[in-house]
Amino acid sequence: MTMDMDTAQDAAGLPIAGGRECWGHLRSLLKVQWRALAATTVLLLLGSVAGVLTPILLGRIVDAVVARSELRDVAILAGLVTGAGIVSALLLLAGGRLLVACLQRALAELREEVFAAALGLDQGVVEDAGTSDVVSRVTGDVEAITQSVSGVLPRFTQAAFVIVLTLVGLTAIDPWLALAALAAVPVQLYATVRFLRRSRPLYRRLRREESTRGQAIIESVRGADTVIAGRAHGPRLELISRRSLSAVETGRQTTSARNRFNGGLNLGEFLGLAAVLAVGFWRTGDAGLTVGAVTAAALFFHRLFAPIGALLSSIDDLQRAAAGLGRLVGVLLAHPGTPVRQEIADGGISLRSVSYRYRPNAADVLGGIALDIPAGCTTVLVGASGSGKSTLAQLIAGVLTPRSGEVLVGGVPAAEAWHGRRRAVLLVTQDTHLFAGTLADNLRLAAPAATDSALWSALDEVGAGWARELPGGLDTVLGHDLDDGRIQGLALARVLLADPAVVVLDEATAHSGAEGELDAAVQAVARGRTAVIVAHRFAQAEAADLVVVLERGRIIERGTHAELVRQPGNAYARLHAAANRGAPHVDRCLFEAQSPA
Ligand SMILES: Nc1ncnc2c1ncn2[C@@H]1O[C@H](COP(=O)(O)OP(=O)(O)OP(=O)(O)O)[C@@H](O)[C@H]1O
Repeated sequence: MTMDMDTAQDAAGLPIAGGRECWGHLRSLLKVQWRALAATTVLLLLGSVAGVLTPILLGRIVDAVVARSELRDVAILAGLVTGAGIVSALLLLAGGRLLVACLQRALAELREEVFAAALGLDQGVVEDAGTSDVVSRVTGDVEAITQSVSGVLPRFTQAAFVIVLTLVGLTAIDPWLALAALAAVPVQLYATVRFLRRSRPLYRRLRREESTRGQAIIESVRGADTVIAGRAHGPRLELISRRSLSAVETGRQTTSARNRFNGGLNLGEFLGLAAVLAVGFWRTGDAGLTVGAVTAAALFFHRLFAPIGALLSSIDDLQRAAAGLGRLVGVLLAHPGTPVRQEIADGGISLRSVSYRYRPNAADVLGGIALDIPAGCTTVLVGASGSGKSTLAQLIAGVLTPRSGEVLVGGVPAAEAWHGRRRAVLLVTQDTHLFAGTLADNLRLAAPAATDSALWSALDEVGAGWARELPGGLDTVLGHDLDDGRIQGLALARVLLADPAVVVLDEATAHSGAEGELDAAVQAVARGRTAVIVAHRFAQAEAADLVVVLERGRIIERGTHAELVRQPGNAYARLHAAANRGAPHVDRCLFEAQSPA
């Protein structure tokens, strides 16, 4: 398999594993199946040997006919040809099937590893790479490898066996004929090397362009509201069409390279067969080779056509699969490894000199954050839009990894914090997903073993009275007519069922409609655990143990609501005073409030 790709990093993407890393990974996946692989080798070898007998026996038939032997002898030879053909086909089939099974098992394991790694990637890494890069790796690249594994690779291996044994057979008949057959080699070699040199960067470029085109489409769909509001259809369509056109152009160049390659292979075959026939004509006269032997040699050469063609044209698919494999193993390289799980001491949170930026060369969106939240406390984060509340919430949840400093939960890094058999921190955002299935399915995501009564009591605690009115109760299949506020209610009920030591709510009640509708639910969720809440309303801040005010990525004030409003000069107190005066933009939506003047 051609895997001598350079270890590389896509223009702005996840790493691409080099040949050595890919081989190393493949070897470790295949090593466990060495018995099956050994059996495959034996079957393919025996199948190829049986196959080599066919031209030899056909040559004998020609000699028997030339020598006017008895019909019975010819019939026996014909019977043997048929037998050898059948045995060869069966053995090659069995060997091929066994090989496919081994490879598919290895691929299934690789796929699982890659999916797990992709899910465990730091969100910052995914952002840097572009969501589409990750998606195209776990879809398009997996697809390319799957196709190779079930079709091309077994064909390639069978062809390699047949070619080697046919060449041995050809040399055994007459080395001059074998030499003549080699006339095909320079032409085919030239065509292959030229193709490999051209196609490798083309394939890589194609995958990258397909991925950036996908990214443009995903972003346009995700940001459809903004596109519509900003009347940006034209530029978005123009971007998508530009990227599509460059992917199509690269696809066209790839196809034309492949066509030239196939032409080179055909020319080589023609030259080789012509040389074998010419040398055969010469050797039947002088060297006493029989017509049957030359016929066998010509058939041997002819037999090479299909496997050589299969082998060389498989290189095309194998290249694509190798490029895909490099990108898949690259996901494993991007993943810091199997996440470490450390049991937390308690639900206390401690941030030390934490800074974060979304892209390596961008400015810090959070800097110098030092914060201690004792276990069991409810803390609200407030600040103007863009001040860094969500980023801080995600750092505490371990979804983002700080660029510097540390975020500890219960004394261990947030991403590694476990409480019993679960993650210690659970993050709920406003983008809560409703999973296809019943109400019970949606709740048991958090606690698969929860009883029906546990589900009902979680629903009651978050005030989801509407659930009691559902016609099918817990077995009601939820549809997309469920409003966002109810979906958020379900997310809060899931927190109660999962019972984490720490809960982080990032605008988790943003869709709750009437003011304060889910406040009681939030209080229920925060009770008995450490809670960090990106606050919407002063009511939430008033009920909290600690209020942390952020401005442009820094903590500017902290204290209880009562303490903060007592200091008239500070930002929080001014905001509160404005709310009490009934300023329209304050209080109703604290988290959206403009930076305090
Ligand atoms: N995925 C991202 N990629 C790049 N920059 C980001 C990303 N998410 C947030 N930012 C930037 O980081 C800064 C802090 O954003 P963050 O969402 O944490 O603020 P916030 O206080 O939660 O704002 P809001 O209340 O509007 O959600 C902002 O300047 C924002 O533009």
